[in-house]
Amino acid sequence: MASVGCVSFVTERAASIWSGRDRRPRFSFPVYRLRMSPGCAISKDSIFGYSREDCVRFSLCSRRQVLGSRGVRARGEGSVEGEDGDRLEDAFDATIEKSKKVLAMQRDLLQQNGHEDPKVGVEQDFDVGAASVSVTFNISIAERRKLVSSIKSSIINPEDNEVSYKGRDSSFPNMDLTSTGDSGGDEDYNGGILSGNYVHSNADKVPAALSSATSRGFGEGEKELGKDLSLENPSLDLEAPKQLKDTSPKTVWSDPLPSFLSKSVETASPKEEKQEDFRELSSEEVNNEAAVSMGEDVKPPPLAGTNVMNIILVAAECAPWSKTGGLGDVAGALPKALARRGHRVMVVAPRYGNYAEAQETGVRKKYKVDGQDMEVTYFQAYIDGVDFVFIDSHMFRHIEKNIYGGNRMDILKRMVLFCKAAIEVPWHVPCGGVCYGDGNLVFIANDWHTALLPVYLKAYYRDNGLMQYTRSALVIHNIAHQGRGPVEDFSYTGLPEHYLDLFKLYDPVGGEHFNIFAAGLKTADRVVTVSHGYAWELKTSEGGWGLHQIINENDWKLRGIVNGIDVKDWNPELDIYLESDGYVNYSLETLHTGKPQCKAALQKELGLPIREDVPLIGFIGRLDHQKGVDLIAEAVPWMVGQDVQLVMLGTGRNDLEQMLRQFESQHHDKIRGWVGFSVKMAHRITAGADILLMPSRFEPCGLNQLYAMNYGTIPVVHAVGGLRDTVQPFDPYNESGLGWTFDRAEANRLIHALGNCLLTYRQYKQSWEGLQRRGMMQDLSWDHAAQNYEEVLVAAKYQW
Ligand SMILES: Nc1ncnc2c1ncn2[C@@H]1O[C@H](COP(=O)(O)OP(=O)(O)O[C@H]2O[C@H](CO)[C@@H](O)[C@H](O)[C@H]2O)[C@@H](O)[C@H]1O
Repeated sequence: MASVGCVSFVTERAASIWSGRDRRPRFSFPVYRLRMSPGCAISKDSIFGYSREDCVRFSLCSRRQVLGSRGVRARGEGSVEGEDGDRLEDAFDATIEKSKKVLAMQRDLLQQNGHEDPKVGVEQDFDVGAASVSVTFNISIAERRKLVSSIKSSIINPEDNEVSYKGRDSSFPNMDLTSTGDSGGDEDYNGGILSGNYVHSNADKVPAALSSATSRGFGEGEKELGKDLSLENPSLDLEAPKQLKDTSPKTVWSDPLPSFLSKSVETASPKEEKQEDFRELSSEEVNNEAAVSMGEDVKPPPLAGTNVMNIILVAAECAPWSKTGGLGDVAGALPKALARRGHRVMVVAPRYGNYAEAQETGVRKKYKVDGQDMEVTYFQAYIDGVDFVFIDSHMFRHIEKNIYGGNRMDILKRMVLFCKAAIEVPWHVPCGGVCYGDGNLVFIANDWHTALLPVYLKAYYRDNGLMQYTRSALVIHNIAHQGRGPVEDFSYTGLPEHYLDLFKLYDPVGGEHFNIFAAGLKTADRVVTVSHGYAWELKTSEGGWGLHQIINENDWKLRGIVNGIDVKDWNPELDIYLESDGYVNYSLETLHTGKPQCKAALQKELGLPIREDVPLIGFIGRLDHQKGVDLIAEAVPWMVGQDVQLVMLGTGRNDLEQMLRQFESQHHDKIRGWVGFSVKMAHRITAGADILLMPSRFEPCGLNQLYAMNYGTIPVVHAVGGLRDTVQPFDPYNESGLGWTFDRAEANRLIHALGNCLLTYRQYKQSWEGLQRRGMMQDLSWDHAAQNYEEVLVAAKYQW
């Protein structure tokens, strides 16, 4: 009888396949490793409470995820459900039967070799794609070879794949969404679909985390996998020793364990743990393995752990290429933070102009919009760990200055095309040579412009058995814009009639109408908005702008996550717009000298009197009702009676633009109204001003107050939405807080708050500096928000 409880090492980690000149991750997945020490070999009964059959079954399942997709790719076919699913199940069962026979043979061998007093301890890694099971057999080398080859042949039986996937009809249902590509990318999406289905059909047998292992298209990926395993990269399995080498005996065991194993590990006796720990770290064998695995491709485990997934953020604008406001900033920065957590991340945006960084991929597709075939091409760039894919069409070209311009129909058609083309990017557009595929994939759609994406995901794909493992989250940056129109607009979506109800909304003012945001909110798997305060406001009749009822009904899937900021772009220490014209980079340490220098440079650039003692007040933003510019206008007569300077930067409503110009001409010694969209001036005002005004009537999050605080500029804000969440009011008694807030969007409240702020600026220098420092010392980066997004995406992933 073989001894039980001979576990030497169990770990869970995530791995990435790295390859290519750019050393980028082609795909990521969790890896499990079970190792059994010599002497105890394989128990007759169980490994960690799991039968040996189960262990091999885990391996086989994972293996099949890879093999299955290879089989599919070879045929350009895909399987969805029903008959093919049954065949696949049959094939799987046959494989399990075979493995049982192998196990029986192995049991015989073990008995023959007198394993109670082993002479030979041979370790065998069952390296099976995402899972690696390492087992020590106390048998002769020849017998072992026979055994291993027998097991391997049972796993890699091409016939199984044949049985599983042959005779499959085209996986693409007959939809109006025609895709007539010429890139040869079709195999990739088939692979992705199949892999997902296979995982699902065995979900009760495969540990949940393992089931997320194959998360990509398998076209070139399969080749990459082979290449990486055998030549260029250390194998998946060989990554583990790197961890071992870097890890103290204690930390080996503090590694997070796969949930399905933790119970069993707890039952292992401390003595055994200690003994096996020591063995792991001291053995020559491990050192050798570690040496092999110390290649440059070995990366530390991702922060996301086993939650690593493929994430595609889809937005109508993305900074720095296109930006009209905060959405562009978020689309440019959040994905990088998600990528830093170890996810494979892509941003999809329209290609409004010629972007130097992005290369044409050669992929062409056609999608129907209003009955016409529209051709799109895809451009791609890989920057800061993120794939940026730009969709090119004559509909998007050269409107970067007017992204949301044109009549209602024009905008609607653009967004229909954009969403249709974006949703298939993971099938067709290889990034670093490998498509993302549709397994383990979550889309993040943003605002009404891309709220059609969750709807298409449901209507075109999931309701037709496609993209079964793809999920979507919809982020509300601003509920005031909803993509509304008459009910007839529904025809432009190209959706079957029975989806119309998703879009229909009754409004006391407009009556029954077509509402894209409404449909997106209903169909998305999760809904996020950009602050806690706004999440609450959205559920009220005042804050929900007619969608509050739908939001209340879907409260269970709504979460508020406060935006972060790009701490590379918006950092006074690194800001490229502070490198010239008398401006200077500064930090917390050089605040005393750097900020006054920026203020002087700003005053000079604006042609205002250069005075250090005068408080310089700034405003940056869209000139519209939301931003409360009219409240500032009401307060201007009071302001000009003070010894202050005011600079306002913005574009928007004609009357408000005109008002800015008028203020400047009337109070030329004190006020500047800069009408236009200038990122450079936005940075310079943020650095040079002492105070930033944000009297927004509503503000889902607001980024300018976050930028301001990071630059030691004090915000004065209407306590609403994200402004209330992020600007803690100054408390002079406790010397705490970050700025001034007022609780109603009224000019006199603004004046009151600003008056207190000016008083502190003039008379309480120390308090002022305290406010500046506290603001600058906050961690405003995206990292925390990205972790919260990850939680939301994981919840979406496991939702059925
Ligand atoms: N004239 C100009 N020139 C140069 N730059 C200008 C500019 N006008 C505005 N900007 C820039 O545009 C961005 C505006 O972002 P905000 O978050 O303040 O508001 P916005 O309403 O666009 O975003 C919406 O989405 C974001 C992101 O979720 C939410 O924070 C916000 O509350 C919500 O209304 C900032 O980067 C700002 O500097």
